[in-house]
Amino acid sequence: MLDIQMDSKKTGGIQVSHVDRMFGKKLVLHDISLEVENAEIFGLLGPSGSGKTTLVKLIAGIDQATRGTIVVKGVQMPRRTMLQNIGYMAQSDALYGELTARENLDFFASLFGLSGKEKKHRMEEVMELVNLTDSMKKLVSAYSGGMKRRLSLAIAVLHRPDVLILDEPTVGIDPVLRMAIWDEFRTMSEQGTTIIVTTHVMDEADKCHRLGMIRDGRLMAVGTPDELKANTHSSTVEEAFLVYGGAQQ
Ligand SMILES: Nc1ncnc2c1ncn2[C@@H]1O[C@H](COP(=O)(O)OP(=O)(O)OP(=O)(O)O)[C@@H](O)[C@H]1O
Repeated sequence: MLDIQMDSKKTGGIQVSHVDRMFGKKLVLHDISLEVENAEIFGLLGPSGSGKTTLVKLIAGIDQATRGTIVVKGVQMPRRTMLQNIGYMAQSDALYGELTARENLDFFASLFGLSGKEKKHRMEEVMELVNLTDSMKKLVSAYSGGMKRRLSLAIAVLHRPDVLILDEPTVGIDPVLRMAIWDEFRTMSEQGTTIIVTTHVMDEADKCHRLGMIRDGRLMAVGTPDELKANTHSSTVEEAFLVYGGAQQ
């Protein structure tokens, strides 16, 4: 274990090694091994129920593997201290409806150790990113579904985490803003942020540096979008996905 930790400290990134996750007697993830490089945008694709959320929760350290190890930036997960380094956006929004957006941001910013001018500046910056500046003072209970997603995203990036883990971040977000958000992911990646994102949206999958295709809790293939297309003689990621997802063989 020590060797793995030292190696990954050198290389950074994320190493998932022989991970199983069982719920009761049900094996939901089966022997997953995967490496995500530092500053990479890694997309996880798979049919509904294939295990994507389960896997990203393990990487974020919110849940624990039944077998195998996960190392993030040289630290074996789960580890409480890593919460500072990881931004996690869940599929369902974890927001306080009875508070305004500003109060929600303020709460999470304080939790992450931001204060004073830096906190205020960063709160404004992330709200601009998700185009919610005008709704800062609005109660979150009065937000639409898409607005809640955007606020959740703003909170996930608030503390400038080294690793960003996003579970279907752009559901309910219109195409124009989605494009702007993906531009920002690219910029963050260029600045060194490692990003793992689950998605069902194929044009988003194409924007990832590499993709992992999951089916029935097994990692069926890993590669760049072009590699996956070439390996399956497909012209689109969607076609490749259908091959690896089991709809065509
Ligand atoms: N806490 C739990 N207890 C029991 N079964 C669970 C639990 N969490 C997830 N599962 C099961 O694990 C499997 C994988 O679920 P998961 O949410 O990881 O899939 P997913 O690929 O993220 O699906 P979707 O794309 O619909 O979000 C499903 O069969 C689900 O019912």
